[in-house]
Amino acid sequence: QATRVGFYSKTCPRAESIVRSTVQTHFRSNPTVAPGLLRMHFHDCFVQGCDASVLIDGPNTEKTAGPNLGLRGYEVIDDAKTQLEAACPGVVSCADILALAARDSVVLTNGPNWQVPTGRKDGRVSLASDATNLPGFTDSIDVQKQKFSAKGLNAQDLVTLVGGHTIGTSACQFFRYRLYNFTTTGNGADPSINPSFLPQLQALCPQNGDATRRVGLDTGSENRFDASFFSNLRNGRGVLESDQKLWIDASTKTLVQRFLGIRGLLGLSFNVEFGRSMVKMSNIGVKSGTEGEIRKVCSAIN
Ligand code: HEM
Ligand SMILES: [Ca+2]
Ligand SMILES: [Ca+2]
Repeated sequence: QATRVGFYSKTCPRAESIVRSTVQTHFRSNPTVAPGLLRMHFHDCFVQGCDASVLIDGPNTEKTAGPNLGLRGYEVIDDAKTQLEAACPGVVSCADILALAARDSVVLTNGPNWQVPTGRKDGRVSLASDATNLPGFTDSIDVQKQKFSAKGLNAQDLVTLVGGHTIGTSACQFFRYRLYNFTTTGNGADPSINPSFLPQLQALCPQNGDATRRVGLDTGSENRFDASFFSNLRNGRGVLESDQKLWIDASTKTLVQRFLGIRGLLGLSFNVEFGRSMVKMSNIGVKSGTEGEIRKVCSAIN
């Protein structure tokens, strides 16, 4: 493996604490950066590996691809990079800053802490067309599993990592189709939505209302990193179609149940597994040595 814990302990001993305090400062004035940075790291790792390709500015870069239009927190990475270049010029990669910031974001929302192996290089390629690797919110469980397995992640990693939806929000545009005219029978809504939850979601996202309005992915606990997301799935209160399907498909349902500590099943600790699966995800396609570079500015290749 190309990465290791403490990669900067000699070359830039303050690297991790600089990232942490930068994320903290931004989080205090704008808590939405926490889910933003967690999601950004995921979107980075699934396209060209964890190499900060998602941060590159320009026409037809990953940033411009549909699934990445809602990403937030770029300013946090830029801020940390500026401070790191002052402290240790040319040493800390943008890919590592993003991996560390994702972990720090989970800690700030009361989630688990874990050691992040570092030593990633930054990539030189960023193409909008590569973003098709990313899972979509209408994907079946089979397709979700395939997309994760193509990155070396199994079904347990899938359920665990999608549990990242325990924090953050979605725009109405990504789930409103489930609330109206989804079926031609019944009340027209996706039948997997709990009937008592449906009017709640409809009130938040009226049929002809603002498609960019944001709604918590983990109703009642969108600012806290906890296992509540999984109880919401059990109760038919998943917001995204792809999330609710984790409870419909038998293979992933068992994993959700294990996170919920259902009697008779081997329990899984969401906190412990999340750290483990994040380390796996953050090692996807890591570039080392001459394969990449240490960018001077995170939004542009050198
Ligand atoms: C099947 C896989 C996944 C699908 C289909 C999916 C889809 C989505 C969608 C549609 C949104 C709303 C985006 C918006 O409104 O701009 C979202 C938000 C989010 N996703 Fe995922 N996601 C998946 C997996 C993951 C994973 C693995 C993580 C992290 C480990 C993650 C973390 C997040 C976070 C934190 C948010 C909230 C972002 C914010 O509030 O700014 N997602 N996801
Ligand atoms: Ca990448
Ligand atoms: Ca939560």
